[in-house]
Amino acid sequence: MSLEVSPAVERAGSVARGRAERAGSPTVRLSDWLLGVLEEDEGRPFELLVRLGFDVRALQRQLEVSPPIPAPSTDAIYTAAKGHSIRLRGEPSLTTDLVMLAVMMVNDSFRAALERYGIRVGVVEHALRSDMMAAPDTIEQPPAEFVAAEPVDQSDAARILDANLNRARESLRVLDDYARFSLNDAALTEELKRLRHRLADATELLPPSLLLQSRNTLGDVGTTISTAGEFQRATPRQVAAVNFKRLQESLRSLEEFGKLDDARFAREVEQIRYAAYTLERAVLTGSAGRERLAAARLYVLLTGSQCVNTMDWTIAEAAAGGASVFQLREKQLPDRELIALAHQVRKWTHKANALFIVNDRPDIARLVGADGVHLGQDDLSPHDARRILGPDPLIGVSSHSLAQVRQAILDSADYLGVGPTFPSTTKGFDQLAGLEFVQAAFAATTLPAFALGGIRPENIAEVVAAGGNRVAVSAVVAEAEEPQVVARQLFGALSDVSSG
Ligand SMILES: Cc1ncc(COP(=O)(O)OP(=O)(O)O)c(N)n1
Ligand SMILES: Cc1nc(C(=O)O)sc1CCOP(=O)(O)O
Ligand SMILES: [Mg+2]
Repeated sequence: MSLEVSPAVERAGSVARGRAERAGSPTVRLSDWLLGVLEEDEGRPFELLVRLGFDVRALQRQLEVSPPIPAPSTDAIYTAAKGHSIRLRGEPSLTTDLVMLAVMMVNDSFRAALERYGIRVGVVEHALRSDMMAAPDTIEQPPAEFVAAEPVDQSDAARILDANLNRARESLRVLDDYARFSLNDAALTEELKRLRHRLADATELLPPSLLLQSRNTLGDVGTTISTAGEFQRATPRQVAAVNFKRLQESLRSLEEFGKLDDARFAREVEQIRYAAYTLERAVLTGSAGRERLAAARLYVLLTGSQCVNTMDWTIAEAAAGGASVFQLREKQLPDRELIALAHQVRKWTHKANALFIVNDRPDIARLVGADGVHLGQDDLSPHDARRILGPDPLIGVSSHSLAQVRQAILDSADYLGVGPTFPSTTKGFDQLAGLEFVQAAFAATTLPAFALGGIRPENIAEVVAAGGNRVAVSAVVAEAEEPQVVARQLFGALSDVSSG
């Protein structure tokens, strides 16, 4: 059985599955589900628990370390949520707050644990019942928060909707121009187009006559008011930043005034606004990587045991040959040895005037003042790493498919690893993404991306022919008697390629 669910419910499910996967859990746990529905601070479940006076942050911390209790299948959770909906409101709808209730009630031990964490499930259930009592009848009926308290002047509300739809569309056009012409980025341009289409689809939910009748620009005093600041922008990025704010403000207004006309429109606009926040982060923070890695072409991954010479000499030589980013990739060292070595590499890379990235470990990166961290698909998420690192350090993300490229961009990665390109002696892979993926990934985005996996002076021309303009290597430099010579050959092959 497959049930149709809202985007918010879908997102909660995918957050839950992602959490389980990252934790290496064979099944999704009830805590994953609850953290999934509570992921968005402005979501209905989060707001409901806050409204009931529960400490949601404390609950989230407890859930992160709670004993694992396997969740039933996704369909079983949705069916239970629908059951609660029928029981509480007499019709089978599937919203995130009902999914939360289903998750809270499905297992006695889990419910008992929640009670110990201070969440009184009966109170949540009662609140959901009262919320819904205020909005009787069918799914078409908006719940209390979406019902206008008094009769309203429809033409006023419609004029507000019309003006804000225009503002939102205009902002999206400006942002589209920034992604297309300034960032030159196909993936971000595509995401913005998706948002434009979602807004257009949402607009269809409004009665067409409403907006047409109300268009009355001459009567809009706002068109003649401008501030000095409105005509001052220092950079294209600032233009984008201002337009993201304008987009979000107009979406917020659409959401609020949309509640007067159609609850489904208001809810969809709310989701579009969340998507706009995600894109804002991706578009604006991605530029840290674009700026700091603009000149970087050659990136070297270093493991002590792989270096035929000392690591400090290898760094100095490779840097003299053109390498400007070094990653400490130690998979076996005990933490105390790792951090001692990382402190050393920090000094050596400073001396070489190169960036220093720590593989896998944002905690170590932060403790030694590295320039960033590199994360694979099974490592901490970029979001969690950012919580450890703070706003400035770079976060690189490995990608092995276009879907992972897209997700990494939305997760605000500062740069990408793209591979494996060729068979590697450093790391074994079941599947080779190959040159085809390199070509697709470099065409999809202008975020700095480093092709890697078995790249050497003998095959780098193939990477360049596929559109690769940056590479990361390990064995070929670490095992070289003359790392400077090898680095120079690789760097030379890349230095004529445009930076993208
Ligand atoms: C620049 C760069 N790209 C990709 C990787 C691989 O990271 P990951 O998939 O996490 O694998 P490990 O290196 O951790 O084994 C990387 N390290 N650097
Ligand atoms: C660690 C690693 N990750 C890869 C990926 O494709 O994600 S390829 C790779 C190994 C890179 O080393 P070498 O240049 O010696 O093959
Ligand atoms: Mg890793």
